Amino acid sequence: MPPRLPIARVRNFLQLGLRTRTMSSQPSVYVTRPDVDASGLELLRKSCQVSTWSETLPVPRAELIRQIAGKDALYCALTDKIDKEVLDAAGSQLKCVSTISVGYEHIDVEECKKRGIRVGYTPDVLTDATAELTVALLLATNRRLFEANKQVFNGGWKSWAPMWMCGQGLKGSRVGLLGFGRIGQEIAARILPFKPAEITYTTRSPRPQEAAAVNARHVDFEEMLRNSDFIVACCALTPQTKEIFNAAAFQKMKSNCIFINTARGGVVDQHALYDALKNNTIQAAGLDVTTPEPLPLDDPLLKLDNVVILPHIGSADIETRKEMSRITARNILAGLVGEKMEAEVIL
Ligand SMILES: O=CC(=O)O
Repeated sequence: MPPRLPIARVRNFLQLGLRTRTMSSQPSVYVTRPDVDASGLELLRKSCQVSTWSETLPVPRAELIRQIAGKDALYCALTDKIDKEVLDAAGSQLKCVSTISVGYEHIDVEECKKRGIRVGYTPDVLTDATAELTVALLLATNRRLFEANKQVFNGGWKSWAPMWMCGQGLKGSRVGLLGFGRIGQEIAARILPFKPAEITYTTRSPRPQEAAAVNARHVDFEEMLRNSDFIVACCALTPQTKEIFNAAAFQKMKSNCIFINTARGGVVDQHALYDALKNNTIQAAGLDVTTPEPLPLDDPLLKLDNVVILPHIGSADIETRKEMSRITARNILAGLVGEKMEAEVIL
């Protein structure tokens, strides 16, 4: 982990007038979520003028465009699309954008690069929480926890029955991971104690050292689709992975396959997933991410029993979210004074 930025140093730098600004015109930061953990906002308030959107729902785009004008830094979330229009509205003084997320596909990083705007994000800190949630979702899906829980309330639970609510165990199964970065590796490490027959991973280039630590084997996408009992999407959303799980991919999966997605809704063609679940082309799916988010209440996926859907809570562990708030703030403080950010997107 990169060394923490000495906050006192940044504060002194800003406050002792090493900048051309005066105290009354401290750098200005716009924060798009008022409900991020206060510890991050407090860090910013020590040396910056902080204004925040006031509601818990995402800031409307027109308001973001209005508020960002003249700001030195932006503290945003994955619900905010930071594109050319927003950057134009900000003005040339904008020095950095820092998102409270590991994913940054909502930020036009090419536009940022052109303008010399630095981009901070929050990898690493959320790896364990996201891996934990992935395993929780996998277990909830393969052991049919939500379906079973419903039976307790709706009278479906008449008696213990030998084959009722049975699911497919991880033991002896083949688990395929699309993506083998920090999160993928931690998912593999957590699955290993469930004694799968094999863990495979699909990435552009093999990562033998990391794979050896979890007994994972590199396979191509085709092999992963055809041989896995569980497929977990834990990759970034890129032009290469966009809707990689399409009708053709679901057709290749085994009929007992359980598909888990804690990456991004965009890696899946959701209509194709619906068809695959409805027609039992695959057995079940567990999704922490969908397109769109939130999923409309009349979405056909919500009518199926063989899908578990969570509202994008991968990193929603209290300590994790608190630290994400602080890292987002520290990234901004570093960006404002031209120091190395704690976690910076390489542009
Ligand atoms: O999905 C969550 C994140 O990118 O942090």
